[in-house]
Amino acid sequence: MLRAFSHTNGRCVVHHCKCWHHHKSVLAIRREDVSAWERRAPLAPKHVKELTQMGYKVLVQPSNRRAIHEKDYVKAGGIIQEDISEASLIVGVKRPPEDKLIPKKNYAFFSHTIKAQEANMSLLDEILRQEIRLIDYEKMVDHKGMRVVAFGKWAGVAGMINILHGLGLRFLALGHHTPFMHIGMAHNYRNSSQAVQAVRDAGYEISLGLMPKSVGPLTFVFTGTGNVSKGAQEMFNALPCEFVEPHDLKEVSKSGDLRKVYGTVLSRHHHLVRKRDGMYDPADYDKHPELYTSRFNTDIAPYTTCLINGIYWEQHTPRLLSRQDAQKLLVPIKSAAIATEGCPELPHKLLAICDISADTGGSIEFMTECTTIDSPFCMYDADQHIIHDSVEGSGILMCSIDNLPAQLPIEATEYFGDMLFPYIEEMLLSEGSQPLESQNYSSVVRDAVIASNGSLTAKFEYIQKLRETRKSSLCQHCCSEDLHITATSYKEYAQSLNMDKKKRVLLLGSGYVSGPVLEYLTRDSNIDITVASIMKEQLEQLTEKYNNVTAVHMDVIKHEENLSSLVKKHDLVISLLPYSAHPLVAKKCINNKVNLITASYLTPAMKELQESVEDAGITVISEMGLDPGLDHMLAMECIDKAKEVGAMIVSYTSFCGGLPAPEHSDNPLRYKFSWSPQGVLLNTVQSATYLKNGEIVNIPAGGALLDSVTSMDFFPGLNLEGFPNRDSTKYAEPYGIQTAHTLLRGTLRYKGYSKTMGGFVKLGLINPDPYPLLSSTTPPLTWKELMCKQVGIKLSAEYSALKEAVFSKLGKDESQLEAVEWLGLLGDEPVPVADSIVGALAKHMEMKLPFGTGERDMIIMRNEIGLRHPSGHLEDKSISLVVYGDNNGYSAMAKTVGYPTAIAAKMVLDGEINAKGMVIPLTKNIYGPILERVRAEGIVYSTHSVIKQ
Ligand SMILES: NC(=O)c1ccc[n+]([C@@H]2O[C@H](COP(=O)([O-])OP(=O)(O)OC[C@H]3O[C@@H](n4cnc5c(N)ncnc54)[C@H](O)[C@@H]3O)[C@@H](O)[C@H]2O)c1
Ligand SMILES: N[C@@H](CCCCN[C@@H](CCC(=O)O)C(=O)O)C(=O)O
Repeated sequence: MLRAFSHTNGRCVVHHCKCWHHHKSVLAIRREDVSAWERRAPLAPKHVKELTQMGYKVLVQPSNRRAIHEKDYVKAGGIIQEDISEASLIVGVKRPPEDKLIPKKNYAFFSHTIKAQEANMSLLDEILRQEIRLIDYEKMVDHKGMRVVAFGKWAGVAGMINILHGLGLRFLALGHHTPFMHIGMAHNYRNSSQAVQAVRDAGYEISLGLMPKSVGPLTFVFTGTGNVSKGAQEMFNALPCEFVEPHDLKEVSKSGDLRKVYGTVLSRHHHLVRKRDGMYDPADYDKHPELYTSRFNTDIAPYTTCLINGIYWEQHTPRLLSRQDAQKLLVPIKSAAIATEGCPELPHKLLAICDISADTGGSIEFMTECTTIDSPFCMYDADQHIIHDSVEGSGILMCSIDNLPAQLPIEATEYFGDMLFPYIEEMLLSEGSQPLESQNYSSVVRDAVIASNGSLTAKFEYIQKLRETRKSSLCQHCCSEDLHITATSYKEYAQSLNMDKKKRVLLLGSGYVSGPVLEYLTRDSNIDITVASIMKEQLEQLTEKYNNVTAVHMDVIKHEENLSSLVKKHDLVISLLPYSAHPLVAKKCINNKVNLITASYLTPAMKELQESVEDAGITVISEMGLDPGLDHMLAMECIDKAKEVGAMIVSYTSFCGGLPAPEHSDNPLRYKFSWSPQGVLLNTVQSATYLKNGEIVNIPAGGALLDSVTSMDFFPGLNLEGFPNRDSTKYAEPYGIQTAHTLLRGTLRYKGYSKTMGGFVKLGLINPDPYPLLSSTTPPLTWKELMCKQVGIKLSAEYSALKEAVFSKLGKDESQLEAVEWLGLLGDEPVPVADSIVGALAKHMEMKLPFGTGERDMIIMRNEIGLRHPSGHLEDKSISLVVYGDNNGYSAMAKTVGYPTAIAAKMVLDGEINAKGMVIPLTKNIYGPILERVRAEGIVYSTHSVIKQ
């Protein structure tokens, strides 16, 4: 057989001659036999005619269901014949039943196998067993990745007709006869021209002013700019419509002309904004859709009567509407219209949604089930969060049919066939039984071959892996063959499928730094989160803002059994409890083989569990916050790079402080709490060890480190001091910097903090020992009484006597006494109930040192790394991280702790981090992606370098 191919625009054109065709070049159009509504065919008579004129034999399986009559195919030269076994290519719209497959043939149809959809896996098995070559229309894409064959436009056309019909019914249920009552369902029309006529007639009545005045102006919003949206707009154009810009929607929805309807086409830039700065950057959005949110709920939906949704939703892209949005939108509107009992107002503005995209749980979060051609409408009652099968009652009318083009089968067939036809001949000329490599396919067809010669093609081998790993929990999104959309690469597809699996995360603690963790993880709707905390109000305030979050009010220490059963139900635990609670949590994770992440130091109590963690085969990540956390990651990035060029690390210092922004450092401590107050206080009495110019320096516990405070002048504009933080030397080995003569990690404060804190230490207030007198069962003490006890005088002592005794205990330090008085520690306020004195002081100070409304915090981190290059040159590298809290948003501390924690959690869930055992973030595979992703959250650092002789 002689063939000459040329390629234009990626398409393969076959130059043919009747006499060249092999006798096997027979095409068969099979009968659609899976769905009762499937009246389409992949090719229309006009395509058959061209093929037969080219000398090919075209068989058409008889079908009374097919909308285009058999005699039209016969007229085009087709042969109506049941037996299609002589065909080399068999085409259909949807899948054939397994028992009708014929071995070693070429088949083309929408297979719905590429997500390893369970319902079609036995078909795929049969295809492989029978060595069939399967070409899937959904995977036929051009060089830009756009699908080349799809029914999109007809989904839009049919969807628009249906929703106009639905609006007629809904208006009627609300007490209004409208011209929409004369529009039927799309499949009631012979073709779209007939439907256009009906829509025009309704439009004519609208233009005569026959819409009830009390319903006010009607607005239709079209999302998406593809063929779906265009098809819907085409039908909408048959109404007396005026298209307005999105920003005019509010105005026309209130005072528009009742003799027309208004339309708005919404593109991404109209409603997507970056969470960080409210901007829209298309290139950035393509890379990081998760950083964006949609303003549709606030800027558009309140002024929309009917939404026609034609956007394809993917994981991580912002939703248009959530359940909470729907709740807010279903509130009565106050319109200018005069309403009476017989002429009521609408219950709310947003009446109907036609979700043509039909992505269940997608951009319209509460569209959880598609409707059908038989039962096209349902009502979503946001308050009750239920869907009911009627057009009556309260809620939003929803129409989300996923096989819309089947309602207009004749035009859909012609449209689809026009797109498919250019590829038919190359498919037809190939031999299903020959090796795939020997076939002369264009890239469009070759890349759409899912199976051939008994195996999955390389690009689709992932389907088998998916089947093995995700057998039961696949996300079975609705079919998307009717939309002109493309999945990204196969790898990404497989990855996204892995992400589709519902994951369950248990977050323990709802304190200062938990917010961004929830914010980040809830961007992925496939993550369900349980938050458990002992503080009810704090827990409720935190969780009410997010979707897919369940709050559990409990004491996890007192109710170990409950903790255990909670842990068991989750795939990952994030503990943001006080660090003393982590070992208990870790034990529960070990017993239940559940991974764990904390932002806390890998303490000896945690390290003790190393072996059990390894035996359990789980991942326990510690030190995944700011300090510890980002400090390690920034250090390791620099150290690894230095080592790559052969440099040696000669010194390392890292100082970090969570502080009030300078303008809010307005108290004797120059400090306000942005993380666990008790943790802050206890850090002042820790021991510390560090290496300075080759010498180990040990500072004992009990407050001595406050005396070793030094001035910090790397940011001379800030009045900073620093003191050592815990044992710095233990990082020499894990950092791989045993060569360093100086190794010091420290804490930053504004000058004056250490001195003032030193006073509390002297008074024995930073004492974590149990103190039963402060329990809830004993009579409350006042601060004055407690201080009398601390300085060893009678509880009934005069204020002046107490003050004198305290002054003396403070070594006559006036500034320390002033701070004690300022905090009211000599007064009659009750001491909060607590387990220890430091616990009570933490609670008290938390009340006295809050961030006021509009006040913000600040993070300063400065890493300095001295290097010696192989040339002998010394280099001083510095890395500076300065982050401010958002006014009335997340604090800098919450962001810099919560985001690394959340990103790591996501990486564990997605299998991106799979190291087992006790892990801290020192390796490139962990710090690389995390640093990149925190930058995208606005946590940006700068580096500086000075080369010395
Ligand atoms: N690595 C870092 O840079 C970094 C920074 C800040 C905080 N942290 C650590 O992160 C963790 C969280 O910090 P935070 O500032 O949000 O602390 P926080 O004190 O504000 O919050 C602790 C939370 O734990 C809850 N909780 C305490 N005891 C409980 C119990 N028995 N049962 C149930 N819930 C209980 C509290 O209700 C609270 O919601 C702490 O361990 C802290 O030390 C690390
Ligand atoms: N050192 C800085 C930043 C501290 C961030 C909190 N880190 C905690 C971690 C405690 C833990 O949970 O293990 C700390 O105590 O340093 C400052 O004090 O301002």
